[in-house]
Amino acid sequence: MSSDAPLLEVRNLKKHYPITEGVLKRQVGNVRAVDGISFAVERGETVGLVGESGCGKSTAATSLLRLEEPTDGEVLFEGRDITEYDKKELKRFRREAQMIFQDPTSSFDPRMSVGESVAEPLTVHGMRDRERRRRIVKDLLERVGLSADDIDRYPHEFSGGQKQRIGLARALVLNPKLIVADEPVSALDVSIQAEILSLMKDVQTEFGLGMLFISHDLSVVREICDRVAVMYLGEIVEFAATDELFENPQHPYTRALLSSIPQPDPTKRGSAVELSGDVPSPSNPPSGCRFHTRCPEVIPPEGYDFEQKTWRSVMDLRVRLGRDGVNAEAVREFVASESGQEPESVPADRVRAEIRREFDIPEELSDPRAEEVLSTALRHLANDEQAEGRELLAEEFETVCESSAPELRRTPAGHVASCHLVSEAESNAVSTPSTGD
Ligand SMILES: Nc1ncnc2c1ncn2[C@@H]1O[C@H](COP(=O)(O)OP(=O)(O)OP(=O)(O)O)[C@@H](O)[C@H]1O
Repeated sequence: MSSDAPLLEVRNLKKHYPITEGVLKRQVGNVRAVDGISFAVERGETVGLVGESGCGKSTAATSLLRLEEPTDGEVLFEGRDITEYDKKELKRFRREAQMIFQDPTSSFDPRMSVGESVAEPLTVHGMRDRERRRRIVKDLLERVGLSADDIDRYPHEFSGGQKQRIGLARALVLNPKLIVADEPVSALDVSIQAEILSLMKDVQTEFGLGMLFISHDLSVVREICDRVAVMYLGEIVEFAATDELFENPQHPYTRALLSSIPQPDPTKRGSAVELSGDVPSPSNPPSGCRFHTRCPEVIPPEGYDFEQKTWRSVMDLRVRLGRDGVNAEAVREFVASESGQEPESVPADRVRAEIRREFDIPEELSDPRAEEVLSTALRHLANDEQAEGRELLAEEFETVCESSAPELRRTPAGHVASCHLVSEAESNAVSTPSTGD
């Protein structure tokens, strides 16, 4: 064990779930829930892991605690790889690294008193002296803002916020070095959230804990984290000191997440960046930069002059063609029903115009060469020649964002992010982002 080593260091961690088919459970693919993430948590530090639902945060937490076996990568705890721990070492690790879950209600056995629940880990780890267990629990209940007299009460007698306090007491009872908190305040009222966050901060300082704090909510993360890793579709796309991330976000995904935080001060309100579509499936992530199918700043193809918003709209059409396709017949029927015509008598140019309208593409692109490509592709689509239209657009309008995956790079702002816009500014790839800022 090295005392210089970070408390926790995650290197290229992957967790893939097999997708199986049929009675023989033949494996037909993988859900790449976590797909090569690296970061570190120092002693006494809180690192946030943020991203939309489904981007792999919870899987990262359970894999790095070895609650489920990682597919690949290393997790070093005080310099030693936990994936190589034997039974005894794993038991010690289970004491030193604790997890707090989102739903305080389901994390307690309703038949056990608070004292029994909080003391359970002590019992499991061999503390036989009942009186000593009760003393420890009473002390902890007071430290988390409850009363020592609460020890013999039952979970249903407490509010959500109080239950999360009890959850915290239980996580602390074995004197851990690391806490992994998965959305610990998301189920609570906003007014209670602030209290619990402040308690977690106090406890963390008092106990000198390292903490991995998982949340989809950037405003919560801002309250408590020293550094923040932003996750998208199984990957970390930006990692920075919290202030730095909020003041100088480098990745378009981070910027989009930040713009959607409600801003109480009207003078500071910007317009929320709208992301197109849903998070794609991690079983078949997009090529290149995984965010390119939704990125508002996706780089236009070389040789054409696009206005950014229009380019995004054209990309939305391309994404749709790649996934579900565009059903020209349905468009024709829609136009017919709107105009009171028979579908057969709807002219092809109306179908093309409707496709443009649906994707918010202008009637005519300002670059005549780009317009020529697009109108040819739309002609194919209106004639039900999907593949031709899709391929023409893919060939002519290829963006670097889909053809090549950006590496995590140190940005001019000093932290790391993976975006072609950033790598153009500075070509300084970092091999491991674990030092973050
Ligand atoms: N046991 C499993 N088998 C197959 N796929 C899984 C399994 N667990 C999670 N996934 C998938 O892995 C991806 C990541 O899920 P995960 O729960 O880690 O995301 P998350 O960011 O924590 O989201 P949320 O906040 O909604 O929990 C999702 O697409 C999810 O459906």
